[in-house]
Amino acid sequence: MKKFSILVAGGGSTYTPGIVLMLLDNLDKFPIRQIKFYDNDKERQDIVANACEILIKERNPEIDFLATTNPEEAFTDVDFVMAHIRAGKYAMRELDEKIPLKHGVVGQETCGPGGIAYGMRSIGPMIELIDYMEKYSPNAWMLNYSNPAAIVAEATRRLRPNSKILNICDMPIGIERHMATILGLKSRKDMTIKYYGLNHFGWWTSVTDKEGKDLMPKLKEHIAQHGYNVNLQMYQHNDASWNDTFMKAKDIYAIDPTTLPNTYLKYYLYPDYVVEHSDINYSRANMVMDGREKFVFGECKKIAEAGTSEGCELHIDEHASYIVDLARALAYNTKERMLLIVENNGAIENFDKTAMVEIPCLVGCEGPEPLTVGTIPQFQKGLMEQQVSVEKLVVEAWIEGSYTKLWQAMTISKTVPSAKVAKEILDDLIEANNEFWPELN
Ligand SMILES: NC(=O)c1ccc[n+]([C@@H]2O[C@H](COP(=O)([O-])OP(=O)(O)OC[C@H]3O[C@@H](n4cnc5c(N)ncnc54)[C@H](O)[C@@H]3O)[C@@H](O)[C@H]2O)c1
Ligand SMILES: O=P(O)(O)OC[C@H]1O[C@H](O[C@H]2[C@H](O)[C@@H](O)[C@@H](O)O[C@@H]2CO)[C@H](O)[C@@H](O)[C@@H]1O
Ligand SMILES: [Mn+2]
Repeated sequence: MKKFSILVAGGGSTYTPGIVLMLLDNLDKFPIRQIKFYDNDKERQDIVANACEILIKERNPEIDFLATTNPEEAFTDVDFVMAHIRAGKYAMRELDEKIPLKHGVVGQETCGPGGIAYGMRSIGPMIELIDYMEKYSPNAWMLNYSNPAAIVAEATRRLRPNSKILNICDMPIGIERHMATILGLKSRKDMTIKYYGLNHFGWWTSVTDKEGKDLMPKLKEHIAQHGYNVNLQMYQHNDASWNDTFMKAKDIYAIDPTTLPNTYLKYYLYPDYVVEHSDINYSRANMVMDGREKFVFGECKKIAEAGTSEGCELHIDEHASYIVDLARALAYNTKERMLLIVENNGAIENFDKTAMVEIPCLVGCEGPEPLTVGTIPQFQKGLMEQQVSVEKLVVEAWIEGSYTKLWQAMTISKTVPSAKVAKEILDDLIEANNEFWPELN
């Protein structure tokens, strides 16, 4: 059986140790001969790499390991690039959140002005990663979950239309785990779902069991009262901010009780609520730096100092096994049904053919085959047309260096009240992103 060579791009990510442990736990399904890390911040990556080298040696000494900041070393002899970079790191995420909030607007990592700013920073680095992969390992696939995935996907569609990149998000997977718990099922894989939308902007239209029994009524009953809140022991989701997000799904559901919503819609449908419940002095970036980053990096340092992972509290990110499912589908032509961000191309009949939409696909060795969605209702169509215009205008602004297009993108965002406020936020973001954005004229 062929053993694969994996490159983790963004080796210094807080998600890296959990993903490495997950890969090591799935070697029977997905054999690996080499794991490499690539990052453009050596110091940050080394913290994670020094620990992961020990984790790998302890669990499977036959797997070669290398951490590097050299693109040629990193991208040569690779089958899959698992990409989770954060252009500008948490320091810039904090500004993405706090600058809009200063103007009374939603400050969020991937939604509204913050997502636009992050998108403008991410396009160049993501294209660079694709180019390295195509130069040094032209047969490899990139499995990308770097955000903002919607803008990254549109940018790669425009700038590298033939590249072997698949964009995927774990939010629907996370929500489906909650659904399975609500339904008393062992696994989200016991359900068959229909879903459509844009990334961080979509709806479930059907959830059935494997015999085809409709599970929507039971889910609706729960969600109408508790949103997606359940008693679920998940490492990532035991903080107050996530609980609030899952609870708010109750109000998102209320406006269209025919579907079940993605939690991210709260930023677009209840921006006033979100702003009222935000703290400009302590945003989500601060929580993540004080929480996940401190914990993961602290554990990594302990492992490196002790030379052993004994007693370490890092855990397998079982949830991330969707990445193995995707790699396996490509490697072994499994035709697994997965939600991916792909070009619409008629799958949603009454929607822009060129839009990057999040829909079910069958994944095999030639890539994804999107499944037909059909026509969507006016409510969803209207919202999606507005949001997809934001995403397309951001990419056009980046390509053309156009201030006007970026101002238009900001103005169209449902989270922004007027062109005046859009301009004020934009001007502040331009100053803050001086080091990362192309010059705009
Ligand atoms: N698609 C999804 O559903 C999903 C889920 C979780 C996280 N994410 C994304 O994963 C990414 C990582 O998240 P995190 O919180 O662990 O961030 P992080 O800041 O801890 O890690 C990101 C790493 O990327 C590196 N990096 C930045 N620019 C780079 C470049 N040009 N080349 C190489 N490396 C670069 C940084 O130095 C850092 O080590 C983010 O984009 C986040 O939004 C996506
Ligand atoms: O605020 P953060 O950095 O904690 O999370 C932002 C990310 O949120 C989603 O990912 C969730 C995922 O849905 C969940 O199941 C679990 O793995 O935690 C992740 C975050 O910790 C979202 O899909 C990502 O795109 C965001 O980056
Ligand atoms: Mn996501």
